[in-house]
Amino acid sequence: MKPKVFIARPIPSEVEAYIADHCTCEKWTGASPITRNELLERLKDAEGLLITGEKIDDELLDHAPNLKAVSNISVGYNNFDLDAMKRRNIIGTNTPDVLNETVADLALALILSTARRIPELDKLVKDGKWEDQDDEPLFGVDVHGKTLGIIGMGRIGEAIGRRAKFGFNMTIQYHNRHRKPESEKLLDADYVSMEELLQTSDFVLLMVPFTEGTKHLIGKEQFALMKNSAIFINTSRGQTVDENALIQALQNQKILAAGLDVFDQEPVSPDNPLLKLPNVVTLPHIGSATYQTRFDMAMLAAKNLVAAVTGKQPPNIVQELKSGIKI
Ligand SMILES: NC(=O)C1=CN([C@@H]2O[C@H](COP(=O)(O)OP(=O)(O)OC[C@H]3O[C@@H](n4cnc5c(N)ncnc54)[C@H](O)[C@@H]3O)[C@@H](O)[C@H]2O)C=CC1
Ligand SMILES: O=C(O)C(=O)CO
Repeated sequence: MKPKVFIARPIPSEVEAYIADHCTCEKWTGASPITRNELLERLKDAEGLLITGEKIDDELLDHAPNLKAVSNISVGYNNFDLDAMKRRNIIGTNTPDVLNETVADLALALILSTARRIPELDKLVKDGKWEDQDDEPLFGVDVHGKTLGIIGMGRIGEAIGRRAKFGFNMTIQYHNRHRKPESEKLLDADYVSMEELLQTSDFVLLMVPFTEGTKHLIGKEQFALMKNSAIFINTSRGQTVDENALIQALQNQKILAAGLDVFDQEPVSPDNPLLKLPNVVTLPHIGSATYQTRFDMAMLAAKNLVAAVTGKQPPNIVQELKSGIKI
């Protein structure tokens, strides 16, 4: 008998066909994303679950007595309650690497958009307000030759560093949990303390995972250390930044601008003050969202899922759940 799996997110038909070759599939077909309650109701028989960021905790696992594996279609897995999953020997997987270059492209887009004020000026032209391009109020700041400080020199951080170094001749410095000699060599990058990075970078870019250790990693104290001309970019998770402190820093011109792909609450509330500030460029958590990369992520997540529920070693079990899992 094929193992039963529940697919909670829309995935390409080719990916679904791959899963169906190995498993009996049920899937969410609603027009809007599955709600928590609807998800809990669908898990009674499921041995495997394919999701993107839905919370996996004791309550959900109580509704899923046969569950063996949860496959995230994302590299971040801050939605996993790792202790709850460990206690029940649930295999948890993610989709590293296949999205590195795509997310890095978007980070560069945010750097360029904030520095050269692309959305603001696009609006000005479309509103018929283009009078004189030599008008100083339209000027931006340079990206090339400036210093980029990357907090979180992981897979994606390094891909961003490559673009900045070799495309824009930027000086790269970074702060990370551990030194990365191979990134230092590749990017001619300096490993610096968090304090030094904040004080000396023209662009401060956050690319850490969201964990207990990175909650509000950047707050009032950290914005106070940044240059008044600094541009802050967050492509990690919204919760790594104290959003109120960010709003204050922007409103008080403590920093120049911010480019944000992620927010504390997503979708962001239309009342969030960040959306009213002209020096903030916002995106709807879209870093990995190209057709090709989302396909590759879904296929990798499917391979993880199928392997886990058919007793094979999935390629991408998340680090914290690797030990103790019996395949
Ligand atoms: N905006 C978007 O659409 C996307 C966001 N992400 C986010 O980016 C994160 C990073 O992804 P990867 O580069 O694949 O992960 P990774 O694990 O390769 O890199 C993360 C790096 O952060 C470092 N780090 C962890 N805690 C730190 C701390 N307190 N201070 C300094 N450095 C610290 C780690 O040592 C590691 O080198 C994901 O966990 C996810 O949350 C990932 C993909 C798309
Ligand atoms: O993969 C992730 O962690 C994302 O945020 C979306 O791709």
